[in-house]
Amino acid sequence: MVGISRAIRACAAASRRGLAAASSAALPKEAAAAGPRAAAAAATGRTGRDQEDGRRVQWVFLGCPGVGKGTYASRLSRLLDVPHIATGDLVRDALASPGPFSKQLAEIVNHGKLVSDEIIINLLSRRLEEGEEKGELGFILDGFPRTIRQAEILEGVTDIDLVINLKLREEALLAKCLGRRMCSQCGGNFNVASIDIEGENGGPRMYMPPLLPPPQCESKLITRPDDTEEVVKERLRLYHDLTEPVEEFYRARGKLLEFNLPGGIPESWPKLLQALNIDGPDNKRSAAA
Ligand SMILES: Nc1ncnc2c1ncn2[C@@H]1O[C@H](COP(=O)(O)OP(=O)(O)O)[C@@H](O)[C@H]1O
Repeated sequence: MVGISRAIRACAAASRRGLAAASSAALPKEAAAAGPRAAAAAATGRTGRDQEDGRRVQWVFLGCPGVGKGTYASRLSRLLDVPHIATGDLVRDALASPGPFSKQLAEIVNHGKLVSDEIIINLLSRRLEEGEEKGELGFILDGFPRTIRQAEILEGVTDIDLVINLKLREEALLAKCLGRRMCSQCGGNFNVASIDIEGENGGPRMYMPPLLPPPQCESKLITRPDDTEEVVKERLRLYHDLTEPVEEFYRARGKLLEFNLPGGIPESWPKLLQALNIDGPDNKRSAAA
């Protein structure tokens, strides 16, 4: 883990100069041959708190806007005692600080576009650097990598153990983004959407109840400026064009664990833990939180 922040900057600079982004990002033959089963095996072996080299899990969450990456990544990070690093949050923090940089960022983010690799790598390296100083020993990344180039850079600087690809039916995604609310005081995330859709091909109905705020937050709810219908549709389009290929990047390396969300949190969380082979009384306690 030590030095990733420096390495990620160096690797990004090399890739800018047109060198192979990361020669070590070449496809390892064994992983490719092992296929998705290796990802499940990786999950099994990686949920122990500490690795041989003293580090903890280094996982990535992939999934469309609105799928719930933040929710599940933050629950898992508490359970596995590693930070949840969401590049969207890093961007929003940068947006909140006054000055020309935040104006430039707002132009991009509020139109649903991706910020440049340089900007995002700078923000991420800074966050990882702070973590290294504090002695953080692993991470769950959410929102990065979002392009093949970002995936190559990351693969070139550190070992990602597992990539969890969260999936939800397309018709639920827009409603989930439009229903997202945040408490401007405590920062809590909620969702006012109530999703109830027919089963596909005779499959079960999908019901996702709203995640309502407690009374003290009700009058302080805000909506993200990029959660309007037009902007969400653009973000979904970009996800399909630029981020979906990242799924294949990790699938080919035997690291991708696909997880179809069956419904809301109470239904999905225990099944996700099961898919990750995370079990035990401690985990059950956190799952109930
Ligand atoms: N890895 C990244 N590369 C480029 N832009 C990013 C990245 N991560 C976050 N962003 C910017 O921050 C915005 C919000 O990100 P995020 O909260 O992850 O959104 P979403 O809900 O769409 O997954 C994105 O629309 C994009 O402008």
